[in-house]
Amino acid sequence: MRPVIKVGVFGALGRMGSEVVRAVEAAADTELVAGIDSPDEREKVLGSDVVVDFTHPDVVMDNLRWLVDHGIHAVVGTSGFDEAKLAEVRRLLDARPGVNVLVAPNFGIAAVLMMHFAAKAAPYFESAEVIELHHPNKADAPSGTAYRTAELIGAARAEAGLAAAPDATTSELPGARGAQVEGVRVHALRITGMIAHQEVVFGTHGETLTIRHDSMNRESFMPGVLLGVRRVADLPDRLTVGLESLLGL
Ligand SMILES: NC(=O)c1ccc[n+]([C@@H]2O[C@H](COP(=O)([O-])OP(=O)(O)OC[C@H]3O[C@@H](n4cnc5c(N)ncnc54)[C@H](O)[C@@H]3O)[C@@H](O)[C@H]2O)c1
Ligand SMILES: O=C(O)C1=N[C@H](C(=O)O)CCC1
Repeated sequence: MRPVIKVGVFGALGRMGSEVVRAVEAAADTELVAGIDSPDEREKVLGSDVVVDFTHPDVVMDNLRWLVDHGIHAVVGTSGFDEAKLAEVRRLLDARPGVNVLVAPNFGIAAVLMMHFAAKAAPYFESAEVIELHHPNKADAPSGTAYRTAELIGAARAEAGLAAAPDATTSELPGARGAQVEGVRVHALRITGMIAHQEVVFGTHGETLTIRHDSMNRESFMPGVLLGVRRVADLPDRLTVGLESLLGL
């Protein structure tokens, strides 16, 4: 039998962190060392095998630096990871052998499938745009999931040699056509009553395809978070981005 995994939680009083605390306490193979909600309390998670971070894009790098320095594996759900931030994580890990980091833009299994299917569909359509819809308390836009989806679609389009998506717009109220990520338009909606949702809309001549994902509650992210907690120490790469490889995709 595998030993119980000792887990710390950063952001423990937040919407996601509080759900993670519940999930870690409920699982038979994990044990909560401490849940903290301020960097001043970090020492409380010493002794953890893994720390789960759901905090804020502005503080997550500082948290990661501390975790890597202290030899603790990290499972990161906090959004805002572009290539520059990921490169910084790789540099941190190079200096500290034996620590692994998993950064997942979305821990929802269905959300991971949505991103995977979107990347598969991308080469077959002239047009592709992403619409993400979230609760209005979200700090960042576009969502990490939308950013990652657009990156995947952009890469698949480039590999397939597709030209830029057709768009005759010459007069535009700033923002009306969304932000561009790797040449893919991304639109962010903030709507009371919603949690986390995304549509990827593809179009070609005479046919469109819409792939939609909905997280109806924050419990939906927990199977993915626990999968990350269970696997992070044994992942083949020091930095893993996304749950795809853990799901065999
Ligand atoms: N990857 C995913 O599946 C997924 C799912 C939902 C949310 N998120 C992301 O997770 C992050 C948190 O979302 P949320 O809705 O829970 O936010 P939230 O504001 O409800 O919670 C964040 C908590 O972190 C605390 N905090 C801030 N700085 C801290 C620090 N340095 N150390 C410890 N705690 C600190 C805050 O006090 C707050 O309680 C966001 O970036 C969000 O986009 C990711
Ligand atoms: O509620 C949030 O905030 C979410 N953030 C992640 C993102 O930015 O993609 C995942 C979905 C929920």
